[in-house]
Amino acid sequence: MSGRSEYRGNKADNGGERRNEAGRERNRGGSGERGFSTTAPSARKRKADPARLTAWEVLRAVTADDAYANLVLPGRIRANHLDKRDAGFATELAYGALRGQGLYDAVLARCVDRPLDQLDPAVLDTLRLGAHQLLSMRVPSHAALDETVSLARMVVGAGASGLINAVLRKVAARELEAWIDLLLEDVADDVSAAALRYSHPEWIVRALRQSLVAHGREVTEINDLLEADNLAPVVNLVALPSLGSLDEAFENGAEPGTLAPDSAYYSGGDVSRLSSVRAGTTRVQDAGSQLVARALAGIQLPDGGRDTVWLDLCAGPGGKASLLAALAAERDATLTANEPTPHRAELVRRALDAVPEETWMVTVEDGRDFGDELNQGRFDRVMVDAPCSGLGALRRRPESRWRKTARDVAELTVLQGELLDAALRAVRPGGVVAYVTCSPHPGETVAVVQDALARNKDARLLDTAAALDAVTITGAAGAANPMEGGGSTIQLWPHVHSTDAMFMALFTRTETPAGT
Ligand SMILES: C[S@@+](CC[C@H](N)C(=O)[O-])C[C@H]1O[C@@H](n2cnc3c(N)ncnc32)[C@H](O)[C@@H]1O
Repeated sequence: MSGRSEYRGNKADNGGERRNEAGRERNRGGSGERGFSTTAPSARKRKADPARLTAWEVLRAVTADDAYANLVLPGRIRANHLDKRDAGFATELAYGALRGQGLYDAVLARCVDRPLDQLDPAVLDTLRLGAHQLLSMRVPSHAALDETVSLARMVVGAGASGLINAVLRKVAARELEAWIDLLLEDVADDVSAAALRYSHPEWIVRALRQSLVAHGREVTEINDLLEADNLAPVVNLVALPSLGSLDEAFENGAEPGTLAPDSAYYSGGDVSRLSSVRAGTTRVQDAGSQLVARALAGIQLPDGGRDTVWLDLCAGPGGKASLLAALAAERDATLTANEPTPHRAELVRRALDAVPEETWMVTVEDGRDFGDELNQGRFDRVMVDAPCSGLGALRRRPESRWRKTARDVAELTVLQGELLDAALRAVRPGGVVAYVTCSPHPGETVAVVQDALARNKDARLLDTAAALDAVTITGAAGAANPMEGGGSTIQLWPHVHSTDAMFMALFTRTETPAGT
C-alpha cells in the first residue's frame, strides 16, 4: 500500500452507483472545484432528500438510543419508501459517517468555535453526515452542502441550519487528504496517526497491532487491516449441504466463492429476493465462519471412533449451527445447538428450520453447565464459538468500534476460558473441540488456548491449520500459527482473506479427566 492511503468511506455500500436525479449528485468529475449555492440557507428548499433523512434517522438512533445501525436501517428504508439506488446511497452515507466518526469529529473540531460535546447531538450528527459527503463520497460539494442544509432545516430547525452551513463550508475548504495532513501535524506517534487516518479508537489500533504480531504477521500490516475495516463486506452466501442451491444467486449475478466450498459473493442488493434464502436453505454467512464450521466437521477424529453426537455450545443466532446441522444430517449425526439467551435461542430454531428436524435440538442453558457430570464425554464434536469482543468484525457493525472498551476484552476472557473448559469435559476422549472467536485479540485467542492447555492436562492442540486448509477451495488458507508444544491455531484477516478476523483452535482429549 502506498504511504498515503486515505479514509475512503464506504463506497462499496451502494455498489458504486452514482445518483444523478435533479437536485441530487453525480460523480465529482475530478475538477476538484467546489461551487456553492449563493442562496441563503433560510431561503433554500425545506424538503429533505429521503435518502439523507434516512441516514440521519439511523445516526440519531445510534447516538441517542444506542441502537445498532444494521438493525435500524432496513426499517427506515422501508418507512421512507427508498428505491434500490436511494437505499444504497442512504446505507453508504449512514455507515460511512459512523465508521468515519473519529476522523470527521477531528475535522469538525477545527471548524466549530466550541467543543463538539457542547453542540446539540442532533446538530453534530447532521454535521457528520455533511462531512462524510464532502470528504469521502462522490457527491459534488454544492449538492452535499445544499442537501445537508435542507435536511438540517427540516430536522433541527432554521437557526441550527445556519451554523451547519457555515461549518460545512469550512470543512469543504480542504480535501480529505489535506485535512489529514493538517491534523497529523499535532500527532506524535504511529498509533495516534493510524487511529486518526483510519478512524479507529487508539486502544483498538494498539490491540490490532498486538494481534498481528501474536499471530505471526508484520505490524506494518496495520494500515491495510484498518483500511479493510472501513470497507463494507461483500455479502457471502452458503448453500447448506444437500439442501440449498446457489443457482438462483448465480442467475442474479453472484460470483463463486474463492475460499469456502458451495459459497458465493452476492452484490445484487436485497438478498431476500432469492427464494432459497427465504427458504433458509441458502444463507448469508461470512466465508470465515463457513470455513471454521467446515473445518470442525471435516477433521478426522483422532481415534476414528463414534462420530454421531455433535454440540454447538454458543449457537445464537444460529449461523454456524445451521451449517453444522446440515453437515451432520449428511452423516446421520445429530447436533445439539445451545444458546442461553431465550430470544437468541429462538433465532437458532429459526435458522435450523430448513434442516430435517430429527437432526437437531435446541437447548437453552449456560454453556458452562455442559461441563457437569451429566454431560461428561457425551459429544464427539463440539463447537465453542465464544462470546467475544468482535474486534475481528468491525466492518460489519459500523458503530461498534466507538462502543467497545478495552475492559470488554478483559471481562470476556474469563467466560471464554470457562466455556472452553466445559467443552473439553463434554467431549469424549478422541473427540474434537473447536474454540472460535471473531476477534484476533491475543487475550481472547492464543492466551485462552494456552491457559486451557495448562489447566486441562488431557487436552491436546491439533493441527488446526491443516484442518482449515483441507476445507478451503485453494487448499491453503495461509492462516497458520504454529504453537509451541505442538499443534497450530489459525487466524483469518479481513485485509488478507476478505473474511472477518476469525480465530480457531482445534483440540482433542486424550483421556477422561481425573476423578471420573
Ligand atoms: C459469537 S456468538 C455465537 C455466534 C453463532 N455461533 C453463529 O455462528 O451464529 C456467541 C454466543 O454466545 C452466547 N453466550 C453468552 N454467554 C454464554 C454462555 N455462558 N454459555 C453459552 N453461550 C453463551 C451469546 O448469547 C451469543 O449468542
